[in-house]
Amino acid sequence: MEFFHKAASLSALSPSWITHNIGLAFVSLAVLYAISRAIYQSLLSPLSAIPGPWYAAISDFWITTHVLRLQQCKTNHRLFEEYGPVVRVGPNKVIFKDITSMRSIYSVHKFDKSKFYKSLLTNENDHAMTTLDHAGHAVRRKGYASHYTPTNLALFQPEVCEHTMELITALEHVGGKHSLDCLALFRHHTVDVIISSSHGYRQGALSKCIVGAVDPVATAISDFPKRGIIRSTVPSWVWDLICRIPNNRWRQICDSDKIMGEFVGARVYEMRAQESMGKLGDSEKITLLQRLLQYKYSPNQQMPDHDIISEMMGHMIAGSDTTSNSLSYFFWELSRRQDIMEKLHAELDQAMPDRHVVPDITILQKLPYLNAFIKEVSWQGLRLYGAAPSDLERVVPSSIAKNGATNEPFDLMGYALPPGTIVATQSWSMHRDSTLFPSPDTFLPDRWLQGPDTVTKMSQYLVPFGTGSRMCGGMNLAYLMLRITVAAVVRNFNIVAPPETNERSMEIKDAFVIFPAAMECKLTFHPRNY
Ligand code: HEM
Repeated sequence: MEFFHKAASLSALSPSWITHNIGLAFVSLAVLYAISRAIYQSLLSPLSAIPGPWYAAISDFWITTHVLRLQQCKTNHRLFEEYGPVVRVGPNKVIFKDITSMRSIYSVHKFDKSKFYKSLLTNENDHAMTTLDHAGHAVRRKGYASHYTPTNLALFQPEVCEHTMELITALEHVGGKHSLDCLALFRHHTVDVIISSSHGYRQGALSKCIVGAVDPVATAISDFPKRGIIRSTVPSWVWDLICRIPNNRWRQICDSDKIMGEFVGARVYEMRAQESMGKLGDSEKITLLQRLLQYKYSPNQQMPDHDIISEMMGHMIAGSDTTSNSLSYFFWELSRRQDIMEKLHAELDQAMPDRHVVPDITILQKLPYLNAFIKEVSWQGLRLYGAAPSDLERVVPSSIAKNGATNEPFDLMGYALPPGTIVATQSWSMHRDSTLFPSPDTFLPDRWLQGPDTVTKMSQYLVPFGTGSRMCGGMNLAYLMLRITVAAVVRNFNIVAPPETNERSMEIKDAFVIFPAAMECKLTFHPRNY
């Protein structure tokens, strides 16, 4: 009998029995861990008092699905409507919609950025936008900031006008015979403007686009954010696998960083060569690239070429699709609003007697209706179509107390947030606050022609270019391009949307930068009868 018992227990300890039970133990432990983590996150974590959906509190999975569905802004906006101005959207992430907290986080305490921005590294290296810490960023910003002052940009106004007239000529050539995809058209236009003002180089992207040819740099610039979003949401081994998919279009997206890096690298090399031959001269009009070549991090440390290349790439990416996608939405909105187009025509016919000569920017800045239009959709506004309306993530630091105390929680509208918490606001929701902007989803330039008190109040909520020390570095160049392009195109054309461009095709999707659901915006530009 005893013999049979021993035999039975030995067979129970067979290798398959052991493997099976170890597996079971691991699974049970993992389930136990997940349950205790979920209980901790939803009931015991310092963030558990903050309103929000329970499933968002226990895992980042839910919000990530909305990021991947390109609907982060709308999802956050719905959460604000349901839960109020502070919402927990992840185990460690809180979003808010409040002007005082916004100032405190972005302008007063200048919190460092979150790791999300590392998905936008260029040339596998930092540039101003991706430098997380405040001190490191200040050094980067000092190098480029003077390029974008209004006085310096005024020197580049002739280039902006010249490229804009090239656009007008191309549209005249088509003569309204068929529609054109504005996303592509304006992207190539802004790429030309940015490259000529920052590198002093004629890329000719628009002329390639007009004849249906591909401009590899413009394509790479537009692919880069797609690359960034995939990179930031999948583990690095998945990214490595994705990059091996044998499909040309995929490879283009994966290689977008390399293509831009090679382009900028070649410009750096050329300019260094010209510099060494003394061919650069000492004109007061110097490009961004020249400025960075002369920039020193400290009296003994020149800005290295590697950093210059990344910085230049960062500006090309930050400035192109943002400006061109906003322009596409502006013109689509105009195509639906003949009343607005007529008011603009009347104003511009007077201000721009020669339809092929753009007046000086100082004159354009003074045109009341053009500016109300731009405010509703662009400049301080870019209210409805601000190109980067998503979360601008920051991290609660270990110390904000003046007495140097560390690990103090940060008070966000009555909620104590421990150091390390990710906090963010999104201009999408600030711009659609119905208490300030009645009928928030209606495009209404006239709201900006109300009394000064109302306009000042509305302006405080408008943050399409971000706010504080990390605010958009190229904002003045963006205005310049927006004002000149809108003035020149509207002065010369009536804009009409074909049936395929409609509410559905133009539904806003967001991948940090907004774009239409159809990934195109076809419009017809009919030359005006004179
Ligand atoms: C309509 C057009 C534009 C919009 C809506 C826009 C929006 C923004 C926003 C919201 C940020 C802040 C990101 C953050 O805090 O995380 C930003 C940063 C930046 N933008 Fe723009 N941008 C536009 C055009 C441009 C242009 C034309 C350029 C230059 C060619 C540019 C260069 C930059 C740079 C360099 C930064 C990083 C600033 C820093 O951290 O020092 N942007 N932009």
